[in-house]
Amino acid sequence: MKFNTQLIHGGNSEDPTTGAVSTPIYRASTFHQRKLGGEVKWEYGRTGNPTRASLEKLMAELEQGVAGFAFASGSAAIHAVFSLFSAGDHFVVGNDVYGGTFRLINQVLKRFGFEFTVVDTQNLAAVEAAIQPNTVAIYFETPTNPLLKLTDIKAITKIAQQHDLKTIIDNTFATPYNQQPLTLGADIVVHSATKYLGGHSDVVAGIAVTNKLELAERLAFLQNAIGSVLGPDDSWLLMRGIKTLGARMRVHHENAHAVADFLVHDPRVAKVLYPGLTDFPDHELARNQMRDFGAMISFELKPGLSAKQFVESLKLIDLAESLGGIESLIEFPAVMTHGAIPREVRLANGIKDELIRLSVGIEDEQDLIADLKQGLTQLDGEN
Ligand SMILES: Cc1ncc(COP(=O)(O)O)c(C=O)c1O
Ligand SMILES: N[C@@H](CCSC[C@H](N)C(=O)O)C(=O)O
Repeated sequence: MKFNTQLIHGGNSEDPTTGAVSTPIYRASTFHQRKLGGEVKWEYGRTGNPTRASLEKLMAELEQGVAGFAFASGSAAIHAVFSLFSAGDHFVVGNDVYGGTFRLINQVLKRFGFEFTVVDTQNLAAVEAAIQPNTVAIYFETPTNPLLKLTDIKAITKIAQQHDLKTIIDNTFATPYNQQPLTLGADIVVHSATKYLGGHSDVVAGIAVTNKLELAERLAFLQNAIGSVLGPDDSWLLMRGIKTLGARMRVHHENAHAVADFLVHDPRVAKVLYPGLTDFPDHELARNQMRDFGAMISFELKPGLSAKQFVESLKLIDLAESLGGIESLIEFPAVMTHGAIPREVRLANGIKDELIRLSVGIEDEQDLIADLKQGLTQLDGEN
């Protein structure tokens, strides 16, 4: 089955009990056990729920893994994945990860004895050099949030395999529509499903998928033991969103190409980061590794122009944290999504104070460009 068909007919596309073509929402915290100690498929809502299981099966198929796990948020999924490991284990982590992941690593996991070396995963020699005798995994995003940097997944998984390490990839920005890291050698994929998978800015959710049975068994145990599971209503919302992922991504991409092209040609814009631009440093890698270039664009205005005034002047595009929804959102990583990263670390990693990040939605591209244009025009005469 092709990916776009799988989005709609994958998982349990039909309810086995009633034949309903939309998976029902099983709002049940517990299930009747007919016999004491007998085999039961469903016992307790945290351990397993038929609606959540349907979503998990679908996500495993879409990422080409053996099992999927749905969590209460992307951060909960990432936390559960790190819980596979133990105090004293060392991780090589990409230097441009979501601010909340950076916070989880530095302010939570380190307190439990986990060790981290943060490197630019585009630099394969630096990744090799960071590996220590106690290294257990390499963790990164591609494309990254918010600088849209790409890492060569095959090259990293080759290094990981040579050193017997796991590769864990946050596939939130690409989605399985654009890339399936497990097919390129990764062991675990995580998602903030709050973003493109949900697609409508109405659900907070996380997903982890693995292609290794042994990891799947341990993740199932951890999901139940830690308990940060996704509820049945949100599982249903996510499945509903996923059905249109392909259709949405095609419009997201079309709009993003047009918006990036507009920004590149505006005299008030200093720099545009978008993997679809032919002069973007990772353009060739994006061409080879991804189906399309995604719909996230980061950019900087010319010195002297107020990025704050610009984002506040937009009328259609909302100033808000998050991305991947049908509506376009704009934000300042330094004070919003990546505010948890200390300023000196953030600047060293290339996230300037006035960097602007735009999540291009699926509105009419002419309206989006008109809004950006009116915001930029208001800056004329300001410097
Ligand atoms: C790339 C990435 N990974 C993980 C997360 C965490 O996801 P959530 O907000 O669903 O916890 C986010 C955003 O929050 C993100 O942008
Ligand atoms: N204030 C939140 C930050 C949410 S960021 C959401 C998303 N990952 C994005 O990049 O837009 C927090 O502190 O967790």
